[in-house]
Amino acid sequence: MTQVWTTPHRATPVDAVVALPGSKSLTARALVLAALSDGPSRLVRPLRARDTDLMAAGLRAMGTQVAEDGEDWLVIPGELRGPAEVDAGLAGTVLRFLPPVAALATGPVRLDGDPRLHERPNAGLITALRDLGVRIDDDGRGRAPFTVHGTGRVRGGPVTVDASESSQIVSGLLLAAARFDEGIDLALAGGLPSMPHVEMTVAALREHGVEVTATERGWRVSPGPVAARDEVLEPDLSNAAPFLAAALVTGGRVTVRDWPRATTQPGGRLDVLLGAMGAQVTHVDGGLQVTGTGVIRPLVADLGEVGELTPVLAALCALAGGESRLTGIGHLRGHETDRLQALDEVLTAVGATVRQLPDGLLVTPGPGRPARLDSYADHRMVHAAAVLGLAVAGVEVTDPGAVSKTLPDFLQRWAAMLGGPR
Ligand SMILES: O=C(O)C1=C[C@@H](OP(=O)(O)O)[C@@H](O)[C@H](O)C1
Ligand SMILES: C=C(OP(=O)(O)O)C(=O)O
Repeated sequence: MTQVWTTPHRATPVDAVVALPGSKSLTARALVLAALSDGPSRLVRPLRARDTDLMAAGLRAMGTQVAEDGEDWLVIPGELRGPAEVDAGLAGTVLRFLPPVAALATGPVRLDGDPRLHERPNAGLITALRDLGVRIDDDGRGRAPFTVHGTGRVRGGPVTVDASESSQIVSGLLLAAARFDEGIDLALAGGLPSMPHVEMTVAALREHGVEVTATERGWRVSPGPVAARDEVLEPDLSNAAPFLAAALVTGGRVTVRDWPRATTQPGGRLDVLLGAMGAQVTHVDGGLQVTGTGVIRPLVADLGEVGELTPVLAALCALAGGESRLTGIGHLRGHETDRLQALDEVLTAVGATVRQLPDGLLVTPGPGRPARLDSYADHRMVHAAAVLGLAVAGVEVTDPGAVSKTLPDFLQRWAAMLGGPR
């Protein structure tokens, strides 16, 4: 892929219909549950991107068959075993979902990944697994690389978990818990970001016949079989964000096809969020249509439940008609990059004024100016730069290949949207 991407500038309204591949988060859960289930299953329209390919590879390394059948994945569970090496790349889902699976394997499973993965917070997961009876060798900070010494079974039972830095710690424990001897009775020690993603996990478990109950302080998963099931994956609604944002920025119209009627994906909140920023939003026959009105209103919102939408929304804030205040997103400092710092640098470079809060950002738009931006190895920072570039001429991004994490052909899709019907 090109080393520096000059993002397309667009003075006229966009008019496009966009179809997007499967959800990263739903595909990750479907793969893990298929590997833990009692029979083979077919995943239809899974996301094929770096994060989900690494999840499949990690499961294969531990004895699961994940085969391609056209665009589908066929998953045949096998006896989970080490020794194995898991490359988590930069994927939080692999980092937090596979250690509990590795604990059910016989033999050591070592997990490592990109340099930035070593910085991503994970102590809550390692501590919880140890409290559940699992032996793990780590760097003393609970971060990658580490080795899970699985014995083929996990005692499970009551455990108190610090998931204040990532909801994926809860999701990872819940996903594997039906296979623990005593299941799990998980109590949260503190706050929890990204609640819709935990609801997604609970829904996925129930669809697989697993008994999950909400308790006063968390969730209880009963021990028992995980029923195999075929699944058609929803499109990735977080990856819809930059495309829908293009309608606001250009005063145009973008429809994302196959928008689910009901969803646990945080991107399902884009109708309300983009509506609050001045778009007309309509659920049309099988899709979500966003029409820009020529006005972008500033946003004052707690994004703690939908953190992964922040980069694109913050880019819109830099183009809005006043100061925006985005809060509840301190945990974004542990994402692919420190996203609050990265957004501060990027939005400032294109002319906005940004103030970092401990848990968020204040963004005041300014006269746009050209800038060469970094991708920070973060797919969503490339999406944000693309949105800025529509309005500000001369926006470039180095290393745009970071988009491979969840949407490898983002640049082509972006060009196709801009070249779409007028
Ligand atoms: O469970 C998941 O699939 C995810 C949960 C969230 O993680 P955090 O709670 O760490 O933000 C989200 O940001 C990430 O992109 C995907
Ligand atoms: C935070 C994200 O990814 P990860 O699953 O690696 O945490 C993201 O995709 O915005």
